[in-house]
Amino acid sequence: MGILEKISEIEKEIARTQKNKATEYHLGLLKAKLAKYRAQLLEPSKSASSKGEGFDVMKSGDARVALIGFPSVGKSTFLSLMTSTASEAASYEFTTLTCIPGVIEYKGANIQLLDLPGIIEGAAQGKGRGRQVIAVARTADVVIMMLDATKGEVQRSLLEKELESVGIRLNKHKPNIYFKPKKGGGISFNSTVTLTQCSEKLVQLILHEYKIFNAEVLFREDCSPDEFIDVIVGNRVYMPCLYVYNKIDQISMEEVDRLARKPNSVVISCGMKLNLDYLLEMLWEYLALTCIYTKKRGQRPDFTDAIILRKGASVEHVCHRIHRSLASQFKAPAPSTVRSGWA
Ligand SMILES: Nc1nc2c(ncn2[C@@H]2O[C@H](COP(=O)(O)OP(=O)(O)OP(=O)(O)O)[C@@H](O)[C@H]2O)c(=O)[nH]1
Ligand SMILES: [K+]
Ligand SMILES: [Mg+2]
Repeated sequence: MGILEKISEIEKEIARTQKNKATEYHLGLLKAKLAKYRAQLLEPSKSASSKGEGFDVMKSGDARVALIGFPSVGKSTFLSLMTSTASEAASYEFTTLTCIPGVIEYKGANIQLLDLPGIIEGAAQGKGRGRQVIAVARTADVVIMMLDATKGEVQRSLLEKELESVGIRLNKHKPNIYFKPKKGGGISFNSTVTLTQCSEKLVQLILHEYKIFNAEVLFREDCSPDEFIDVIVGNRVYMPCLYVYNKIDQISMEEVDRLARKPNSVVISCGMKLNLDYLLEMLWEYLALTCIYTKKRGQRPDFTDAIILRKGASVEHVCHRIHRSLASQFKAPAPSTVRSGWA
């Protein structure tokens, strides 16, 4: 039996045990066991088998959004509000121990929303269930970083650091650097723009550090050394992130105003259902999904049934959504990207 099942068994037993003098010790023992198992769950995983417990949720729908945040900021309350899934919410920390998926239906799209355990400082090194949570975050199309508006900004920078340390880049695009390791010929370095943060010498030093002595490098953008390193190392995920400040019912209007003006930020109250529509609008924008409506010749498009695709999707992608064999029946190769108002 896995730890999660044990926890659920104990919780069930506690629920069906009547509270009285005679059951006092039994209940106490159950609660102690429960605490022990919860603590075990929050320990860094040593064996590979416990690594993904409860976290292997299938990707479904048109896009995936992961809820990342400290314990008790209101992630589960949010999931229960926005989807038909109920996720247990409570005032104690680490209420949520697994990944709980729900679906937001918006503009004809099904957006998978993932409620996750709270993460804390040191998460990337495996503290708490941090590593599993971050692994799930990497698979998302957008991260919602949920923050408690009553707490300071330190939570935000701590979480950013944790995600940064595992190669997740928030609200940044992939550096526009062409990099190709070669078999010989040394390092050829070029740039199409004036570089203020990197030089040929620095680029060479960095490459040598990575034991790369032959490569072609072309900077098409004034990138920093860190960005260049990201390109060499690869395996980075560039992900849009919405900072959502919850519990604004607990702070002053001035403070709400200050937080709302921050870049990539939305202020909400799950408790009082404030500003949730606006959050959905923002989320939609960050997901950058495209709705494509098909129509029969001479008829109006069916606006109730959209094909939902990522920004930058090709006509071929659209064809595949309609039927597997459609694209191969085209006489000429399809244009590479979908232009708005075209398909
Ligand atoms: N005042 C106020 N309380 C809220 C709001 N949203 C959630 N809460 C409360 O905050 C507490 C924690 O909520 P949860 O949804 O369990 O938080 P969580 O982030 O899922 O917590 P963990 O699963 O433990 O990481 C609960 O007592 C909620 O009722 C809000 O907008 N305002
Ligand atoms: K909680
Ligand atoms: Mg929760």
